[in-house]
Amino acid sequence: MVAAFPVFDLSRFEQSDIAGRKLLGREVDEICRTTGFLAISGHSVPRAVIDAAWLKARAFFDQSAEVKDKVRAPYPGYPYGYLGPGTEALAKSKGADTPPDLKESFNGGPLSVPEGLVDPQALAFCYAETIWPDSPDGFVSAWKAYYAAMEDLAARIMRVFATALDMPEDYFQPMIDRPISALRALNYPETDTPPLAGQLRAGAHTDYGSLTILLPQPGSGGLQIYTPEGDWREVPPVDGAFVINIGDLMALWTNDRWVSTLHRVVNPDVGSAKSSRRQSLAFFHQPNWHQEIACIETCLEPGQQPRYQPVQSGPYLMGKFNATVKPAA
Ligand SMILES: O=C(O)CCC(=O)C(=O)O
Ligand SMILES: [Fe+2]
Repeated sequence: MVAAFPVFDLSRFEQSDIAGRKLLGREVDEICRTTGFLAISGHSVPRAVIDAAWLKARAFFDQSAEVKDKVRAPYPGYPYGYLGPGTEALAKSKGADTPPDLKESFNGGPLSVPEGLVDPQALAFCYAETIWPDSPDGFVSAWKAYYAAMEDLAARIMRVFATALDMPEDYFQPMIDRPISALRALNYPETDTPPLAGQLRAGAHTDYGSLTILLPQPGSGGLQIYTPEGDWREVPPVDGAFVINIGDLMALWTNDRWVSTLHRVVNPDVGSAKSSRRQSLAFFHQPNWHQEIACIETCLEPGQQPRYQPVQSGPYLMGKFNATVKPAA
């Protein structure tokens, strides 16, 4: 029996008293123990902010390859700007050697560099400049407004997660007050030729960070998660809600009490009458560059040892990202 896709009302949590929050936290704990995918409603992100980012991203992708190439990431491993078709295979982050994903993306990083930050690796990677396009008009302001809204929403969801883990609600706050999150607009173009063997729109992978806030195209299919029962299940877009999933750092924090679930985006049927283009916006929330991620005490049973060595948020992310990009020819 497959449970319906869970929807969590964030406003209800935020308006509850402590006892109510604990109860709701338990629901989230249960979901994160099984699939780690849920929809968030009651998020209060203005419709206008969402629509503007969505439409500007769409208009960006609708431009010619020549125009988009002007903001192409300058070398493999540069995290921001336009990544054209053929540049990334997400399954490589899991060690699978597949052809590149059938997608293109535009990527942007933190909106500012924290004062006093001098770590050269951090400056060269996650604080590298986002290469902004000149067109369409209004792209940059719509992007930044959406990014800021996601940063705020992610911090609110981390409060829910802390509660679900029996920690003080603001437990994560000092670890995510200079987050190095990335926003990615994705476009999976319409296809009329069969894919290569093993080629998907997004190969099977887990996300790397603390949590991902995904906005899939309304009414679209293709996003699938690998269930504890061992089969692939569609994640339906939920009207007015974001899809949230936890990433690898949350699994590490919780000593695998919570699962960073394998997911992928599959190809539509070639030649189906329906337009098969698919768009999405994915916000990858990532703790502060220098933050050490180590097992949280409430996630260890008496006598149990942490399964993983602690990692540092920024270098960990950089290693994962570099594994997925096509090396220079
Ligand atoms: O486009 C989607 O719906 C999901 C993409 C995804 O999982 C990712 O880019 O990490
Ligand atoms: Fe993902």
